[in-house]
Amino acid sequence: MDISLTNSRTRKKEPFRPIDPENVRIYVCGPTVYDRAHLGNARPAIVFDVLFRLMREVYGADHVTYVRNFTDVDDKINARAKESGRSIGEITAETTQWYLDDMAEVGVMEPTHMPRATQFIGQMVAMISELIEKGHAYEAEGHVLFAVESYTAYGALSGRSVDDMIAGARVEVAPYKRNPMDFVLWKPSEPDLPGWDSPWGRGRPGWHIECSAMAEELLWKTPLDEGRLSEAALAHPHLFDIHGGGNDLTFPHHENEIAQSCCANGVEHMAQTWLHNEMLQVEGKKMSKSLGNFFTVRDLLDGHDGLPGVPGEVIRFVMLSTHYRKPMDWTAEKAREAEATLRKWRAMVEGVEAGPMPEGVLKAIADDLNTAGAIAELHKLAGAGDAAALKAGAGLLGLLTPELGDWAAVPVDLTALADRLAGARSAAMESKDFSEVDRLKTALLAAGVEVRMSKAGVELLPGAGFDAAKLEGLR
Ligand SMILES: Nc1ncnc2c1ncn2[C@@H]1O[C@H](COP(=O)(O)OP(=O)(O)OP(=O)(O)O)[C@@H](O)[C@H]1O
Ligand SMILES: [Zn+2]
Repeated sequence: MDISLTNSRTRKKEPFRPIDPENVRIYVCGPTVYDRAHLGNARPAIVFDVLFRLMREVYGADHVTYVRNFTDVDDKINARAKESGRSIGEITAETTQWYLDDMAEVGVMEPTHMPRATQFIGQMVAMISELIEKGHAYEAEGHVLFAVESYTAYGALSGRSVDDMIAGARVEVAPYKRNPMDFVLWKPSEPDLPGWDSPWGRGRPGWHIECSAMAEELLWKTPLDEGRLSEAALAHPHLFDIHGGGNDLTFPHHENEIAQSCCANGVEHMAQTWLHNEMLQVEGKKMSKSLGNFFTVRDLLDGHDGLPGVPGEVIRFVMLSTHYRKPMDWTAEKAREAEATLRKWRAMVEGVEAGPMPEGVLKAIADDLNTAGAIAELHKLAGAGDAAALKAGAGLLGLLTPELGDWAAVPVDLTALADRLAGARSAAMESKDFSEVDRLKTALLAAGVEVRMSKAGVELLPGAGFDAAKLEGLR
């Protein structure tokens, strides 16, 4: 199966050729753990989960290494601890678990490795030392800074020159910086803040070096030590295959990751392919904590502000209905449609064994993760009544899986109700009194059941907003 991906580094859709098909290596920037994930944060988690599933399908489940980190040392975390009076460790542990629980509920598989930055400080210090030795970084007033002028390719990913950046960005001007674009690799830590001993005194890492160090350790050094890097991989000018994240991270975060990783390792590129998801928006603006225009995944799952909860599978379906490179909005209407579709599909595949992977679905996902196209294929399969193919194809999107299943189980016997309605209709044909038929229909519709009456019989399908409790009176 040919996979093609839109590589933000080359700005082209390209055929994807793994460096080593025996071990496809992927890194995605994970969350900074100081607060509940908002719905926007779930987008990269879900999108790259589909990428992970695709790679496992094509190259084999044991031939993909997927790393998604937790940033558990960061100024935002320190600030949260200070204002809440709680310890940093308590906050990061709690938030990390929340994230894992929330993502599991929207069907995100656990990556192969989920490194926490604080466990890789040694690797960060080593990498910074290497950058200093090679003339790409310098120490000034207890800080270590990356010298952007030492790396001619700086800015290539986002397509800007250092001069443009200085003109366009609000950069932190500090007297100890040689160039205003130079960024922090290490900074001194106050006694009441987390800090580690280093050649530059007690301090803590900058955010960008965290990802470079974790990616290098888990996708390059460890496999190298364990003899798991092929000749081809060793000779390759890239450290690993795919680096992903939201497009809000392209500059400066990813630009800085590239500078650090390429200069420390003397390679041409950090990752062969860079993938960036577009933003989940609210009225045209990025959903973000700083703008305050967000709702959390947990609120959505559990219900909030008087709104009922939305099943995780519905959230996932809505998310995958839009291509990852397009901005998208969350709307209640999309959720209603997704819920109705999933209920129908769940009823169809109940007790059915998944068949072979349907070509159309796999092709769509392999075509730059065209998840919307894959969903269109699933609609075709459902329309044709091919439940086995529907189940297999949906599985590649992480839909109709057993883990996500409970919500759609229908706790009342709709078949019995359908029989009752059919009986009432026959009786009404004779008596010309349709009041019982109307009463049943009204109650069913009010409970979110779709009623289909034809000559052939009566069919009842749980629709969007189906609420079994409302059928209480009919039992
Ligand atoms: N609105 C959004 N839509 C899609 N992805 C997003 C959105 N906001 C953040 N992300 C992505 O979520 C992941 C986790 O990022 P992180 O925890 O740093 O969130 P954040 O950027 O601090 O959130 P915020 O911007 O709300 O402060 C990153 O890959 C980031 O690109
Ligand atoms: Zn990162």
